[in-house]
Amino acid sequence: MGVPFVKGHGTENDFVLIPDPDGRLVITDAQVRALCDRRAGIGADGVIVVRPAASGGYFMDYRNADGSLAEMCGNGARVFARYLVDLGWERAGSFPFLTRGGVRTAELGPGGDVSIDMGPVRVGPAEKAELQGEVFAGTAVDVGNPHLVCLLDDESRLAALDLTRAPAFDAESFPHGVNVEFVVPVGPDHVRMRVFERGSGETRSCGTGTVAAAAAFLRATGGSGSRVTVDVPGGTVVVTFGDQGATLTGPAVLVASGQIDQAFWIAAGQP
Ligand SMILES: N[C@@H](CCC[C@H](N)C(=O)O)C(=O)O
Repeated sequence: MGVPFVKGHGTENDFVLIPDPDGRLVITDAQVRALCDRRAGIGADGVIVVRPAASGGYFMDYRNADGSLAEMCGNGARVFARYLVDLGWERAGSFPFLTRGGVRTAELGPGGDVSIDMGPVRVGPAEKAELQGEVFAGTAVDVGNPHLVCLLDDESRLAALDLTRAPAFDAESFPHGVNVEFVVPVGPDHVRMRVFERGSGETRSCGTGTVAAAAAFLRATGGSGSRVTVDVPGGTVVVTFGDQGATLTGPAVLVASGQIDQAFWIAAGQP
């Protein structure tokens, strides 16, 4: 028997989910990289192991495509919540779950969009990113995981960015790396974004990145609004801000389920 999996995505930020109801599955960085490989594996931006949490409920054990751990994944959290409800492990409505960044709450019906309480968002100091020899002014934003949001003024500049390579950043400011978002306003409470994710490269969407982008945009424009629509290459999400922090709302799609071949799994785990 192989290892069961489900493939899903949120605005085309895609994940391999692996249920681990006993909390015993050991998964190596190399196995994550093999699964995420778009030619030799299933293909994904990250892997989510669905484990029981010691405190009750479930733990979203998220890993980037290169095997590195991340504190939080907003799109992954929506897919994780949809998976728990479809499996009958949680009931539709509202329920808490655990991430490395702390406890979050999901809210969803039997179908449709999923909302995740993303916790507090901290807009930090001015920073810089460098790409193709060009320096972009940006802002550090902490959404549980680190972000560097660079606001641009022109959609054609956003489209022209070459994100096949990682933008450079100040390693002293971001000792654990950073997700870099490039953002263009397209309306009073509406932005468009591309992202280079730490540990995964350019992705079609990044949920925590959309929250960081919305927060940096509101700070920069002095916007009094509390709701920002964020277009990403893979779709659209909505970020709202309240007293307790941000909420991210968007689609979560389960695409396929199957078994990871045992021989593939064992070979991927070899040093
Ligand atoms: N795609 C995710 C973010 C995943 C983690 C990120 N790459 C990091 O290392 O912090 C999202 O939807 O938030």
